Amino acid sequence: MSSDIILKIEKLKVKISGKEILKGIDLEVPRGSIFAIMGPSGSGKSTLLRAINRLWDLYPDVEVEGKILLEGRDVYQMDPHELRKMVGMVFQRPNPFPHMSIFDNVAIGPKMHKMVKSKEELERLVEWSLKRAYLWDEVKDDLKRKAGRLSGGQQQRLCIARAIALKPKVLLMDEPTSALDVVSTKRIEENIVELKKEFTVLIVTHNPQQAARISDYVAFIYDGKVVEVGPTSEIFTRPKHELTEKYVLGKV
Ligand SMILES: Nc1ncnc2c1ncn2[C@@H]1O[C@H](COP(=O)(O)OP(=O)(O)OP(=O)(O)O)[C@@H](O)[C@H]1O
Repeated sequence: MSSDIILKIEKLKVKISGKEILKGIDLEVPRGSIFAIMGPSGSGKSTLLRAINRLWDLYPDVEVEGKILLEGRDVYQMDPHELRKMVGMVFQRPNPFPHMSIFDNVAIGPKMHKMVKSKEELERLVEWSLKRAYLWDEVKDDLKRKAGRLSGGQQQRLCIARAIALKPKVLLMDEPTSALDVVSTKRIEENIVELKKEFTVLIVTHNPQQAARISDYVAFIYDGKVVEVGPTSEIFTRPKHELTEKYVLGKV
Protein backbone atom coordinates (compact mmCIF):
# COMPACT_ATOMS: atom_id res chain seq x y z
CA MET A 1 0.00 0.00 0.00
CA SER A 2 1.25 3.47 -0.81
CA SER A 3 2.41 5.22 2.36
CA ASP A 4 0.52 8.29 1.23
CA ILE A 5 -2.76 6.48 1.83
CA ILE A 6 -3.44 6.53 5.54
CA LEU A 7 -6.83 4.84 5.45
CA LYS A 8 -8.00 2.26 2.97
CA ILE A 9 -11.51 0.84 2.89
CA GLU A 10 -12.16 -2.30 0.85
CA LYS A 11 -15.51 -3.83 -0.08
CA LEU A 12 -17.11 -2.58 3.11
CA LYS A 13 -20.64 -3.81 3.71
CA VAL A 14 -22.75 -3.04 6.74
CA LYS A 15 -26.05 -4.76 7.46
CA ILE A 16 -28.38 -3.49 10.17
CA SER A 17 -31.08 -5.97 11.24
CA GLY A 18 -30.50 -7.88 8.00
CA LYS A 19 -30.86 -4.80 5.77
CA GLU A 20 -27.83 -3.86 3.71
CA ILE A 21 -27.04 -0.21 4.45
CA LEU A 22 -23.53 -0.06 2.97
CA LYS A 23 -23.29 -2.11 -0.19
CA GLY A 24 -19.55 -2.44 -0.88
CA ILE A 25 -17.59 0.75 -0.25
CA ASP A 26 -14.02 1.20 -1.56
CA LEU A 27 -12.15 4.35 -0.55
CA GLU A 28 -8.56 5.53 -0.15
CA VAL A 29 -7.91 8.52 2.08
CA PRO A 30 -4.64 10.39 1.43
CA ARG A 31 -2.56 11.34 4.46
CA GLY A 32 -2.80 14.97 5.58
CA SER A 33 -5.96 15.68 3.61
CA ILE A 34 -9.47 16.74 4.41
CA PHE A 35 -11.63 14.06 2.90
CA ALA A 36 -15.35 14.80 2.77
CA ILE A 37 -18.07 12.20 2.57
CA MET A 38 -21.17 13.83 1.20
CA GLY A 39 -24.55 12.47 0.26
CA PRO A 40 -28.23 12.85 0.98
CA SER A 41 -29.85 11.93 4.25
CA GLY A 42 -29.97 8.18 4.78
CA SER A 43 -27.28 7.38 2.19
CA GLY A 44 -25.09 5.73 4.84
CA LYS A 45 -22.48 8.40 5.66
CA SER A 46 -22.68 8.08 9.44
CA THR A 47 -22.87 4.30 9.17
CA LEU A 48 -19.56 4.39 7.28
CA LEU A 49 -17.85 6.62 9.84
CA ARG A 50 -19.07 4.42 12.67
CA ALA A 51 -17.65 1.33 10.98
CA ILE A 52 -14.20 2.93 10.82
CA ASN A 53 -13.79 3.19 14.57
CA ARG A 54 -15.88 0.14 15.33
CA LEU A 55 -18.75 1.88 17.03
CA TRP A 56 -20.94 -0.94 15.73
CA ASP A 57 -19.09 -3.56 17.78
CA LEU A 58 -21.60 -3.35 20.60
CA TYR A 59 -24.68 -3.75 18.38
CA PRO A 60 -25.57 -7.45 18.01
CA ASP A 61 -27.86 -6.78 15.02
CA VAL A 62 -25.14 -5.05 12.98
CA GLU A 63 -22.84 -7.04 10.66
CA VAL A 64 -19.70 -5.48 9.21
CA GLU A 65 -17.92 -7.14 6.27
CA GLY A 66 -14.86 -6.10 4.26
CA LYS A 67 -11.61 -4.47 5.31
CA ILE A 68 -10.62 -1.17 6.88
CA LEU A 69 -6.87 -0.61 6.94
CA LEU A 70 -5.37 2.20 9.00
CA GLU A 71 -1.65 2.65 8.30
CA GLY A 72 -1.90 -0.79 6.67
CA ARG A 73 -3.35 -2.43 9.79
CA ASP A 74 -6.78 -4.04 9.86
CA VAL A 75 -8.75 -2.06 12.45
CA TYR A 76 -10.94 -5.08 13.19
CA GLN A 77 -7.83 -7.02 14.30
CA MET A 78 -6.63 -4.21 16.58
CA ASP A 79 -7.03 -3.82 20.29
CA PRO A 80 -10.05 -1.46 20.58
CA HIS A 81 -8.23 0.62 23.21
CA GLU A 82 -5.39 1.26 20.74
CA LEU A 83 -7.88 2.04 17.98
CA ARG A 84 -9.61 4.66 20.20
CA LYS A 85 -6.29 6.42 20.50
CA MET A 86 -5.53 6.28 16.77
CA VAL A 87 -8.95 7.46 15.61
CA GLY A 88 -10.55 10.57 17.10
CA MET A 89 -14.24 11.30 16.69
CA VAL A 90 -16.33 14.45 16.82
CA PHE A 91 -20.09 14.00 16.67
CA GLN A 92 -22.96 16.01 15.23
CA ARG A 93 -24.03 17.35 18.61
CA PRO A 94 -21.34 18.63 20.95
CA ASN A 95 -21.00 16.00 23.69
CA PRO A 96 -18.46 17.19 26.26
CA PHE A 97 -18.71 15.72 29.76
CA PRO A 98 -20.89 18.60 31.01
CA HIS A 99 -20.15 18.31 34.73
CA MET A 100 -16.41 18.04 34.26
CA SER A 101 -14.16 21.07 33.94
CA ILE A 102 -12.84 22.31 30.61
CA PHE A 103 -9.37 21.13 31.65
CA ASP A 104 -10.53 17.65 32.65
CA ASN A 105 -12.52 17.17 29.45
CA VAL A 106 -9.28 17.46 27.49
CA ALA A 107 -7.02 15.79 30.06
CA ILE A 108 -9.03 12.62 30.63
CA GLY A 109 -8.03 10.88 27.38
CA PRO A 110 -4.26 11.45 27.66
CA LYS A 111 -4.44 10.32 31.31
CA MET A 112 -6.32 7.14 30.42
CA HIS A 113 -3.86 6.35 27.65
CA LYS A 114 -0.90 7.16 29.91
CA MET A 115 0.46 9.65 27.39
CA VAL A 116 2.01 12.00 29.92
CA LYS A 117 4.43 11.55 32.80
CA SER A 118 3.91 14.72 34.80
CA LYS A 119 1.36 17.36 35.68
CA GLU A 120 3.34 19.94 33.69
CA GLU A 121 3.35 17.73 30.60
CA LEU A 122 -0.41 17.27 30.93
CA GLU A 123 -0.93 21.03 31.25
CA ARG A 124 1.16 21.63 28.15
CA LEU A 125 -0.84 19.05 26.21
CA VAL A 126 -4.17 20.55 27.32
CA GLU A 127 -2.99 24.01 26.27
CA TRP A 128 -1.69 22.69 22.95
CA SER A 129 -5.04 20.98 22.24
CA LEU A 130 -7.17 23.98 23.22
CA LYS A 131 -5.01 26.25 21.07
CA ARG A 132 -5.35 23.96 18.08
CA ALA A 133 -9.14 23.93 18.59
CA TYR A 134 -9.13 27.76 18.64
CA LEU A 135 -10.62 27.77 22.15
CA TRP A 136 -7.64 28.64 24.35
CA ASP A 137 -8.04 32.43 24.33
CA GLU A 138 -11.66 32.20 25.42
CA VAL A 139 -11.13 29.76 28.29
CA LYS A 140 -7.53 30.09 29.49
CA ASP A 141 -8.47 32.23 32.51
CA ASP A 142 -10.96 29.73 33.87
CA LEU A 143 -10.08 26.17 32.92
CA LYS A 144 -11.98 24.92 35.97
CA ARG A 145 -15.31 26.10 34.60
CA LYS A 146 -17.80 23.30 33.88
CA ALA A 147 -17.90 22.36 30.20
CA GLY A 148 -21.70 22.39 30.20
CA ARG A 149 -21.63 26.15 30.73
CA LEU A 150 -19.91 26.88 27.44
CA SER A 151 -21.87 27.91 24.34
CA GLY A 152 -22.71 25.27 21.71
CA GLY A 153 -19.89 26.37 19.41
CA GLN A 154 -17.40 26.45 22.28
CA GLN A 155 -18.53 22.99 23.39
CA GLN A 156 -17.91 21.64 19.91
CA ARG A 157 -14.43 23.19 19.87
CA LEU A 158 -13.84 21.58 23.26
CA CYS A 159 -14.82 18.24 21.73
CA ILE A 160 -12.30 18.87 18.94
CA ALA A 161 -9.64 19.66 21.59
CA ARG A 162 -10.55 16.49 23.47
CA ALA A 163 -10.21 14.43 20.29
CA ILE A 164 -6.88 15.89 19.16
CA ALA A 165 -5.33 15.65 22.64
CA LEU A 166 -4.84 11.96 21.88
CA LYS A 167 -2.87 12.90 18.73
CA PRO A 168 -4.92 10.55 16.60
CA LYS A 169 -3.85 9.44 13.13
CA VAL A 170 -7.28 10.22 11.74
CA LEU A 171 -9.97 12.54 12.98
CA LEU A 172 -13.53 11.52 12.10
CA MET A 173 -16.11 14.28 12.12
CA ASP A 174 -19.78 13.49 11.70
CA GLU A 175 -21.53 16.68 10.54
CA PRO A 176 -19.69 18.64 13.23
CA THR A 177 -21.36 21.95 12.41
CA SER A 178 -24.93 20.88 11.75
CA ALA A 179 -26.10 21.92 15.22
CA LEU A 180 -24.30 25.28 15.13
CA ASP A 181 -25.00 28.79 13.87
CA VAL A 182 -23.27 30.41 10.90
CA VAL A 183 -20.54 32.14 12.93
CA SER A 184 -19.60 28.99 14.88
CA THR A 185 -19.71 26.97 11.67
CA LYS A 186 -17.27 29.33 9.95
CA ARG A 187 -14.88 29.15 12.91
CA ILE A 188 -14.96 25.38 12.99
CA GLU A 189 -14.46 25.15 9.23
CA GLU A 190 -11.38 27.40 9.53
CA ASN A 191 -10.20 25.25 12.38
CA ILE A 192 -10.56 22.04 10.37
CA VAL A 193 -8.49 23.53 7.54
CA GLU A 194 -5.74 24.37 10.06
CA LEU A 195 -5.90 20.89 11.60
CA LYS A 196 -4.93 19.15 8.38
CA LYS A 197 -1.37 20.41 8.88
CA GLU A 198 -1.11 17.79 11.61
CA PHE A 199 -3.98 15.38 11.12
CA THR A 200 -5.96 13.63 8.43
CA VAL A 201 -9.62 14.62 8.66
CA LEU A 202 -12.53 12.56 7.39
CA ILE A 203 -15.67 14.68 7.56
CA VAL A 204 -19.25 13.70 6.87
CA THR A 205 -21.48 16.43 5.58
CA HIS A 206 -24.87 16.60 3.93
CA ASN A 207 -23.96 20.08 2.74
CA PRO A 208 -22.15 20.10 -0.62
CA GLN A 209 -21.09 23.73 -0.12
CA GLN A 210 -19.27 22.78 3.04
CA ALA A 211 -17.46 19.96 1.23
CA ALA A 212 -16.52 22.42 -1.53
CA ARG A 213 -15.27 25.02 0.94
CA ILE A 214 -12.97 22.89 3.02
CA SER A 215 -12.15 19.49 1.53
CA ASP A 216 -9.34 18.33 -0.74
CA TYR A 217 -11.11 15.14 -1.77
CA VAL A 218 -14.72 14.17 -1.76
CA ALA A 219 -16.68 10.95 -2.05
CA PHE A 220 -20.32 11.18 -3.04
CA ILE A 221 -22.33 8.41 -1.44
CA TYR A 222 -25.81 7.46 -2.52
CA ASP A 223 -27.85 4.53 -1.30
CA GLY A 224 -24.91 2.83 0.40
CA LYS A 225 -22.56 3.05 -2.60
CA VAL A 226 -19.81 5.40 -3.70
CA VAL A 227 -21.09 7.07 -6.86
CA GLU A 228 -18.00 9.17 -7.44
CA VAL A 229 -14.79 10.04 -5.65
CA GLY A 230 -11.89 12.36 -6.46
CA PRO A 231 -10.31 15.76 -5.89
CA THR A 232 -12.96 18.21 -4.72
CA SER A 233 -12.25 20.70 -7.52
CA GLU A 234 -12.91 18.01 -10.15
CA ILE A 235 -16.04 16.62 -8.54
CA PHE A 236 -17.55 20.10 -8.32
CA THR A 237 -16.51 21.40 -11.73
CA ARG A 238 -16.53 18.24 -13.87
CA PRO A 239 -18.67 15.56 -12.21
CA LYS A 240 -18.69 12.34 -14.23
CA HIS A 241 -22.06 11.08 -13.06
CA GLU A 242 -25.40 12.74 -13.61
CA LEU A 243 -26.38 11.95 -10.01
CA THR A 244 -23.32 13.75 -8.65
CA GLU A 245 -24.05 16.76 -10.83
CA LYS A 246 -27.64 16.88 -9.60
CA TYR A 247 -26.54 16.58 -5.98
CA VAL A 248 -23.93 19.29 -6.28
CA LEU A 249 -26.53 21.58 -7.83
CA GLY A 250 -28.90 20.80 -4.95
CA LYS A 251 -31.34 18.83 -7.10
CA VAL A 252 -31.17 15.50 -5.20
N1 LIG B 1 -29.03 2.03 14.66
C1 LIG B 1 -29.73 1.88 13.54
N2 LIG B 1 -30.75 0.99 13.48
C2 LIG B 1 -31.48 0.81 12.36
N3 LIG B 1 -31.24 1.47 11.20
C3 LIG B 1 -30.24 2.35 11.19
C4 LIG B 1 -29.44 2.61 12.35
N4 LIG B 1 -28.51 3.53 12.01
C5 LIG B 1 -28.73 3.85 10.73
N5 LIG B 1 -29.76 3.13 10.23
C6 LIG B 1 -30.30 3.21 8.86
O1 LIG B 1 -29.20 3.21 7.96
C7 LIG B 1 -29.46 4.09 6.87
C8 LIG B 1 -28.28 5.05 6.72
O2 LIG B 1 -28.24 5.89 7.86
P1 LIG B 1 -27.02 6.90 8.11
O3 LIG B 1 -27.29 7.57 9.42
O4 LIG B 1 -25.74 6.21 7.92
O5 LIG B 1 -27.24 7.94 6.91
P2 LIG B 1 -26.62 9.36 6.70
O6 LIG B 1 -26.22 9.39 5.27
O7 LIG B 1 -25.56 9.61 7.71
O8 LIG B 1 -27.87 10.30 6.94
P3 LIG B 1 -28.01 11.74 7.67
O9 LIG B 1 -27.36 12.74 6.75
O10 LIG B 1 -29.49 11.93 7.76
O11 LIG B 1 -27.33 11.63 9.01
C9 LIG B 1 -30.79 4.77 7.15
O12 LIG B 1 -31.77 4.11 6.38
C10 LIG B 1 -31.00 4.53 8.62
O13 LIG B 1 -32.37 4.42 8.91
